[in-house]
Amino acid sequence: MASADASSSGQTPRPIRLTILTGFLGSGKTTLLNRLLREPGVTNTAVVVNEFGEAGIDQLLVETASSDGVIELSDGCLCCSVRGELVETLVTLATRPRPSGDSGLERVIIETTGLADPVPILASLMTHPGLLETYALDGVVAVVDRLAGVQNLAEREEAQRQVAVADRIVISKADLALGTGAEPPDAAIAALNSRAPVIDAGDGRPLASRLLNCGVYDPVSGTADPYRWLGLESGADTRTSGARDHAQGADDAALPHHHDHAHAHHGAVRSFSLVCLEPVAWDAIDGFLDLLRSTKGQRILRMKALVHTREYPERPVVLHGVQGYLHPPAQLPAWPAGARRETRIVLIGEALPETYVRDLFAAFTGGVRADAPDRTALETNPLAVPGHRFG
Ligand SMILES: Nc1nc2c(ncn2[C@@H]2O[C@H](COP(=O)(O)OP(=O)(O)OP(=O)(O)O)[C@@H](O)[C@H]2O)c(=O)[nH]1
Repeated sequence: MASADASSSGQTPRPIRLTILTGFLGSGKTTLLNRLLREPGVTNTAVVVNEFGEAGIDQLLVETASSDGVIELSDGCLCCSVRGELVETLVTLATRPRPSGDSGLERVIIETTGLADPVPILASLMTHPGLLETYALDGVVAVVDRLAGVQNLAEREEAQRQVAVADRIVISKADLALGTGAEPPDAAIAALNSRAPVIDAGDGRPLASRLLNCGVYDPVSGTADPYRWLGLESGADTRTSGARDHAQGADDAALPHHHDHAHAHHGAVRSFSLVCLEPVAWDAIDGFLDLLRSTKGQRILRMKALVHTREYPERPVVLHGVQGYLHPPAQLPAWPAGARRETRIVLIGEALPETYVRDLFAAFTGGVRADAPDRTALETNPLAVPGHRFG
């Protein structure tokens, strides 16, 4: 998709922002979408809906007043049978003639089915050459039902993945939970995703400013905020609330320039971050990502990174990946004011072996392994030649 660099330089047309709206069955996606479309400022927006089962209902439920039209995909699920149709629809939307004087399509919101896995959808959007030129992923918004969320997140893998990869999480139906004593889904959400801001849809405040423009480049302010995009407090202290790695103290002590901050897990879905405080050779990052993707690519639900390279220390590199796919790297013009210059890779994975990933990262970036004596560390190094033993 179009790089932050290109979009800020004015050399290429502004990319169309893509928002994926997901959430388990009946969680309140269409209701939220209608509220968003009614808010001022949400203009030049097309909506793509996808429903599993009886076709046509969501299309009728979405109000078209302020949107650029609602397009309904065929019966079937976006994450499997109608992915190709989604790509074709997006290409058509971007190229269709516009009335003269029209300022152009600015945004497309895709509402997924309640059972959709957002990861293959992201992968499709990230790898199609036609889309890469015209669209930029703005973010994934996941709706969680205040009443049914705890059970859905405990029992349904799709619900877990939707929350795990989200950039923003919205709690719906808080009004229905009042006085019921129903357990709030906060802890289940934090265990899956401690980085995404959690927004109460019923707090009466406008939603658009909180749910849209959560990509690395903010077209409204004209600035890049990679820390907000990574789901971290801006620059200074990047630790987040929510679940934290119980072994963090030990890691920090043993690895003087490799720190581990936020860490959350929920069954097989977990997230953790890799940090390197020294500038890193681009080849080292490239090699690390290549090997990680080829060995564990299918287990990576989402990866976001800000890289402090030796080659361009003044210009951070932004990386975004899904499964084994990596979005073309984009370079920011400069580090945001007050930012700590470091490499930070946020990984959300499913059955992704954290120790292996950490060891691989340390092997490429020159870090020391925390938990193994030197000889064992060498022999079990993920880069070691299979079968080779040191004499
Ligand atoms: N009271 C209340 N009802 C809500 C809220 N959000 C959604 N609903 C209701 O919940 C039901 C399902 O909402 P939808 O917006 O259709 O949910 P959805 O996620 O689009 O549903 P599917 O597309 O079938 O997965 C509807 O009857 C809504 O009116 C809320 O915050 N409060």
